[in-house]
Amino acid sequence: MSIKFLPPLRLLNPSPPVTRFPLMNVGLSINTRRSIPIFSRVFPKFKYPGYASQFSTRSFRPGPTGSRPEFSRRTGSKPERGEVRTSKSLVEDEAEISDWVSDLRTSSFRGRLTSEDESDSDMGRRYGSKRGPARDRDSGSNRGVAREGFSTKRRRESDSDEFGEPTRRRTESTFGPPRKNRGTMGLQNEKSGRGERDLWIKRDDKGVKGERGFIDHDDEVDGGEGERKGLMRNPGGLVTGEDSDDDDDDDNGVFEKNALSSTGLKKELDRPSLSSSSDSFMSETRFDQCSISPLSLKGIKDAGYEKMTVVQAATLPAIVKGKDVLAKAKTGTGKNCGIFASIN
Ligand SMILES: Nc1ncnc2c1ncn2[C@@H]1O[C@H](COP(=O)(O)OP(=O)(O)OP(=O)(O)O)[C@@H](O)[C@H]1O
Repeated sequence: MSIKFLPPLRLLNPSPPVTRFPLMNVGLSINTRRSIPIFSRVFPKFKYPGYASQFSTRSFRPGPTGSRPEFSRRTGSKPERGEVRTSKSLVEDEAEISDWVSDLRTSSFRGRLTSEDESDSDMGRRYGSKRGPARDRDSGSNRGVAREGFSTKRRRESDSDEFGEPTRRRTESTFGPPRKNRGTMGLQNEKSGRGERDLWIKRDDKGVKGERGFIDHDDEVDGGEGERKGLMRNPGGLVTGEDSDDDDDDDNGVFEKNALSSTGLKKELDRPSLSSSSDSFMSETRFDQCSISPLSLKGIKDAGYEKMTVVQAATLPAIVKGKDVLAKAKTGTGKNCGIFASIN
């Protein structure tokens, strides 16, 4: 059972099975007669006219013996009729087409990878001699060199991506240039006499690992400093300073004043027993100064509380007297405990 291949597929196949027939080696084939017009039909507007004209003007006529056909070209110096020219087998034709297709692929692939700053003359130097109609027939040997050059170029590009200049540029644009006094690392560099810039480049030359180490350390230093500053500003763990919502503080004060004045307890708010420190939410008022039941006082002492918080000191006396109180204070300042402490 014979297997039939489509003609275009056979064209692109570098080693078609028909080449096994010994008759093909002398160039006699019916397929040759068919494949050339098909090629012209498949590529009617051929990008490289040299090839199209080469194939379209090529005629196939029998040789002097009638049994050995040969190719001749109408262009160029015309051979005398009946002269035996160099015969070209189907194998060579197909090899040439296959080379051309692979060249096309290589060129298009390279076109995507090539950077824009590469000049056209460079392109011409690499590929110009192979694209024109006067392409050398034995350019197969040169093609290997061209491919070698292409792969070398790609390798160089990838190398530069990993360790070269573009990496440094990309890194700087991503993370920004090193800032002065950015962290402990920067200070150490200045002490040691080397610029921060030198350290950056040196670490970058080591690769991505060193670069990350620098960034991580820097970020860690920044975060650590921020945390330390926050703790120093607010030893009690309360949200204060820049991070605090000052509006909340003001609201609390106004609300408490209004609430206390409406209940006739404004004196409680103006007591000097309130803590002088604005950072602390503890007051100077002790629980036993308030008329709380002995049982509640015992429980409060057992819990380890001795002094009231500000909101407790402002509200407990009114609560104990049976007044309705509405208070607003920050979370964790003892509102719940104040309510329970007032229960007799
Ligand atoms: N007078 C006090 N002395 C010492 N610690 C207190 C005092 N009052 C409350 N605490 C402690 O403060 C913490 C917060 O108390 P509490 O839960 O009552 O605050 P809160 O303002 O009700 O909080 P939230 O708004 O989240 O409900 C608790 O751990 C509590 O033990």
